[in-house]
Amino acid sequence: MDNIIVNQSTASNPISVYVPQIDVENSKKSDTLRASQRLIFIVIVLSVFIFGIVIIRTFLTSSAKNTKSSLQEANHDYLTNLLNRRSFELLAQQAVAISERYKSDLSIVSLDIDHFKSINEQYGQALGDKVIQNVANVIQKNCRDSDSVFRFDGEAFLILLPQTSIADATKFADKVRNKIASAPTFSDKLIIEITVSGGVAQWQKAEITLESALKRADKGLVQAKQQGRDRIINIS
Ligand SMILES: Nc1nc2c(ncn2[C@@H]2O[C@H](COP(=O)(O)OP(=O)(O)OP(=O)(O)O)[C@@H](O)[C@H]2O)c(=O)[nH]1
Repeated sequence: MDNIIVNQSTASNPISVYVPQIDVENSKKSDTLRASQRLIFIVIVLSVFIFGIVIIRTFLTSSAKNTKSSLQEANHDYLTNLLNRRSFELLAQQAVAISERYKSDLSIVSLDIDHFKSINEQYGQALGDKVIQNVANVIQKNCRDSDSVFRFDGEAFLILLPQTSIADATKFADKVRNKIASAPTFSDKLIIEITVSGGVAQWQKAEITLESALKRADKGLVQAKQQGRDRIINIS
């Protein structure tokens, strides 16, 4: 509110009434100034808020990615990206429990690349690795989504086949063997043809774990190697 000030005059000083002028111009200016200050404040607060959200989101996304990639590393083989031994121990036990619960079949295939040592010696470790990766791809491509393929280390692979009898698992293993034989590894001018041998076994209802079935599959694999390689042998 503007005040009106009245000054009492003396003789030499006529009465003068001083009414301060309401500085409409200035008042308007300061209103505009305050409005723009408020606007700037709101813009700053909003920017800080949005920036904060972006930072938190980035942090959460990157930590989710890190968790995902460490889980991937913990459960997969670095060379082929197949499941590793740790995954096998978890999934084998689970597969046995499911087969027991639903009274369903469960088979296991053990595959091994033939004469792999000489491939390494002849062409070098890097090309040996490429052969392993090629075999892993062929196996993976020929499996069902419900099957699990593992590589622990070396040139051997395990395949877990739920709801599959030993007869069907043997047919499957033989199909994979054929596919591998007709999928050489190419490198520059080299064409490396490879074969695999395999053993097949079925989990039996009285067995608490998959260990005995795994031993039978390995026994089949050893027999396949002894009988000349490039073949599949099942052990009941
Ligand atoms: N390049 C490469 N070689 C590997 C890897 N792991 C194991 N090896 C090699 O694989 C070879 C396996 O040789 P062996 O066990 O004698 O078997 P093989 O030569 O395939 O002979 P058979 O199985 O009897 O047909 C060894 O030379 C290992 O060093 C790997 O990750 N990469």
